Amino acid sequence: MNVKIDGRRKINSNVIVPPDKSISHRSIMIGSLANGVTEIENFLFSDDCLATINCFKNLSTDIEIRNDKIIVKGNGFALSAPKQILDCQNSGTTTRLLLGILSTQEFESILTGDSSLKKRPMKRVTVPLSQMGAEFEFLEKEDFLPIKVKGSKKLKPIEYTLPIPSAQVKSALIFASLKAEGKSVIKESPKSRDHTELMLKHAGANIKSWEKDGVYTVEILPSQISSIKIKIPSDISSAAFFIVLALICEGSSVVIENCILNPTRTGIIDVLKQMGAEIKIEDVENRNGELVGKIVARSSNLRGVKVEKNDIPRIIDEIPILAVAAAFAEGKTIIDHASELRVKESDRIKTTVEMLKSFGAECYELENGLEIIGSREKLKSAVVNSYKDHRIAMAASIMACAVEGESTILDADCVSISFPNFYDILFSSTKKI
Ligand SMILES: O=C(O)C1=C[C@@H](OP(=O)(O)O)[C@@H](O)[C@H](O)C1
Ligand SMILES: C=C(OP(=O)(O)O)C(=O)O
Repeated sequence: MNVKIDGRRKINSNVIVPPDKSISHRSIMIGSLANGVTEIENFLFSDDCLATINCFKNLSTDIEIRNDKIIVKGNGFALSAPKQILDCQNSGTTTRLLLGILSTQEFESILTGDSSLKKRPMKRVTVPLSQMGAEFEFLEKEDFLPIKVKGSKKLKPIEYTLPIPSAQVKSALIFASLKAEGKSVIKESPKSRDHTELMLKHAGANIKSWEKDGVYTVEILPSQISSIKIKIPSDISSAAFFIVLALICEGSSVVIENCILNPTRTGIIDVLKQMGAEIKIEDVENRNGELVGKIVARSSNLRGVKVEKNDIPRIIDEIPILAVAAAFAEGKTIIDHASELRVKESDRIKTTVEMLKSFGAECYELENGLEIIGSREKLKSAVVNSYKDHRIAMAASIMACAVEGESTILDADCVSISFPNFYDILFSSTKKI
């Protein structure tokens, strides 16, 4: 599906942003491993999260959708051998976290995914999980899906420092450590998103975590998990598109309520504020360890910024939309130390640069990042390739709203990976200036 957007639009409304993708995946996984019935409210029914549900159904977890809630009947880590190949579709989170969980199971399973996921590296999880005693076989190409995994009931605990901060790698190791024979210690610097730790603590697992001298440590003891009730907040990674829309379109403002404000996720707010964005955070509350609150943003004169290396993990999924904001800012923006972008759904350094250039922006690819020279006056409508990457499609759509003329976003249906009603909300909440 291609989407046409008639530009020079503005927004002046409340937007109901979809539920958080990271927390939605984890709610199904932790619910499946818990003893008892987990109730999930406000689950994200997007392609990635549906892939997680299907994998766990295939592992015999009883998952039922009842009046907008999801009911997961957990069997305390007693999963059953899948009858089919586990298809993780486009979802890196599903794959890597599942590899950690399946390391605790004695049966054999095969995981695969779509053509994009089959290009994403998996040794980052299989190497440490093998040290714990799980067995992996790459069935086509070393480091990539499809993978055969055979776990063990006698996993060794691990002491491991992540070479690159990653919530997916950390979470895979935490899940495996819950069933290891002793205490595991995982370290990373700087800290990546900690939803797994927070949700497992809430479910009674024996986990401690702390930060000291810039190093984040998680200590895990063998644990049982209790069932929980979860109400999932809105996803700040999805909210980011509407925040930037309000910032770059004249006479605009947006209000997003009930949004996740976990400090490992709010890098986009901090960097946009450094760029001069008028953003306010209000009504913050703590919901079982997760901060949730309201975001208000309005049109602002932005200036370029150099993004700090330590902020990269806190902003990793928001870099395509941050780059759009940078194209409307005055001066240069430098985003470096972001080599991880090369192994997302697309090579997001290349695809973000291509997308911005189609609109006439001045921007350059760096080895591990990108440089954007703000040039609001030069920007024009475009026909843009999304490279079937949801975050590129949405970032391009926001850019298309702000420039003059009609733009076309190619293969825009990929937004269903994380934000299925993105275009309904975009067209109903904006109007031509
Ligand atoms: O754990 C998660 O839910 C995620 C972790 C991040 O990936 P990495 O762990 O590879 O950095 C992020 O890019 C992804 O969208 C979601
Ligand atoms: C990278 C992403 O997700 P995943 O790694 O789960 O595919 C994303 O949503 O931008």
